[in-house]
Amino acid sequence: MAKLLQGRNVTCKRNGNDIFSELNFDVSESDIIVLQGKSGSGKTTLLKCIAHLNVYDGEILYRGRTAKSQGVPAFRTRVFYVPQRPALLPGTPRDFLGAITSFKSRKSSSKDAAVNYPLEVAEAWGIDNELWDRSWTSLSGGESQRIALATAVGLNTAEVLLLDEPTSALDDHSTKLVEEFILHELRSPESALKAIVWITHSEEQARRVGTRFIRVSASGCVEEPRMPEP
Ligand SMILES: Nc1ncnc2c1ncn2[C@@H]1O[C@H](COP(=O)(O)OP(=O)(O)OP(=O)(O)O)[C@@H](O)[C@H]1O
Repeated sequence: MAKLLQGRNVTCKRNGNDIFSELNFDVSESDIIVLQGKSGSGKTTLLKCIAHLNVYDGEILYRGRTAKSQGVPAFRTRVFYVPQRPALLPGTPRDFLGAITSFKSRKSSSKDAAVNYPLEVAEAWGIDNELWDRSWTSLSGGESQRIALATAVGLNTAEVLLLDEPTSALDDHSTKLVEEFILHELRSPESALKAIVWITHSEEQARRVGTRFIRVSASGCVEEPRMPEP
């Protein structure tokens, strides 16, 4: 399978101390890589480095090229980070969607389709259209998580989704709906989506969705064998 992401000697510091150092990893087509590691080990930091939202040393390549060489906004539509707490975003979900599609629309003739599909995906997950016009801060954790995910999936621009505990605020039923939809998208030839890096603290979810398992710690990242059934 083609390599989508390659990380080489990736080191991230905060206040002079390494959060992690010299991480090496690859992400290939069809991978769903579950990132594991104890709380504070740097999983979110690593996703943000991959999305070019954090400064780091070393090299992260998408299809063999750096984010800067592809243009960071274009890179971020292809390697799309979905935060754990979208409530920290300004404005409304519709503002967020508009901002992303205004970039996409320069490349695509079909802005309406780009805007409508995320709404349809969200509706399938129980999100009424009127919620798109409320401020992020007024939405529940589960509503904002589903809207942010539906945007990422429904725009259909991302080849790699970087999901930061994407269902941590959802009940079991909504979690299964979201998981099944995302796995279906990954397998669908019509979808742009080719791989996912997924942070979860749930071993059950890791088993359901993961194809590869990487444990992050201060000293590096280690690929682990498939998780045994309980
Ligand atoms: N902006 C920041 N300034 C200072 N320290 C930070 C900042 N962001 C993250 N850190 C620190 O970096 C370390 C890694 O944080 P990160 O959020 O990446 O961990 P995590 O593995 O995702 O944790 P969790 O499983 O609890 O979500 C933590 O010690 C955290 O306090």
